[in-house]
Amino acid sequence: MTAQLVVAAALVDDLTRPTRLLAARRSAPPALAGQWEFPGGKVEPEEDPVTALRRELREELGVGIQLGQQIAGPREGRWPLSVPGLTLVLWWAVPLGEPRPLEDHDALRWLARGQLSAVPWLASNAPMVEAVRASLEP
Ligand SMILES: Nc1nc2c([nH]c(=O)n2[C@H]2C[C@H](O)[C@@H](COP(=O)(O)OP(=O)(O)OP(=O)(O)O)O2)c(=O)[nH]1
Repeated sequence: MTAQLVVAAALVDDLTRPTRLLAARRSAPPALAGQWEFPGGKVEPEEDPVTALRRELREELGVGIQLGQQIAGPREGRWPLSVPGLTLVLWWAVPLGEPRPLEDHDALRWLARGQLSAVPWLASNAPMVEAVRASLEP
């Protein structure tokens, strides 16, 4: 079985000297509601991953993005998720405009490096959050 791809963005204030990360609180499904994640979603069949990322962020947050580098995960650059068959590709990005929780989220928070553990992230996100922490400036 080919792993289905989830694309997501570590949205920050600046690609060169990032100091804050945008965390988004899921509103659904019930098993995931209340937990925090990087905004994004599943790539649709035949869709290019970057196109999917831009589409998801437009739908969920109402913003376009300045796209940065990928944040490489441990499995051929991807991040394993707890759901079997799903892997995630994560990019740095800066939102063009102020993100709003339009769809799939009921809260957004900009977190400084020292605040990254202040929200309950989805369990699979711990290593991704650590990778972001290593690059955020104090
Ligand atoms: N977007 C996102 N999904 C994550 C993260 N961490 C994590 O485990 N996931 C999981 C949660 C879901 O099982 C899956 C993403 O599915 P989704 O429900 O966001 O996808 P979608 O918006 O395209 O919605 P759908 O097609 O399933 O209705 O990946 C993360 O940081 N961001």
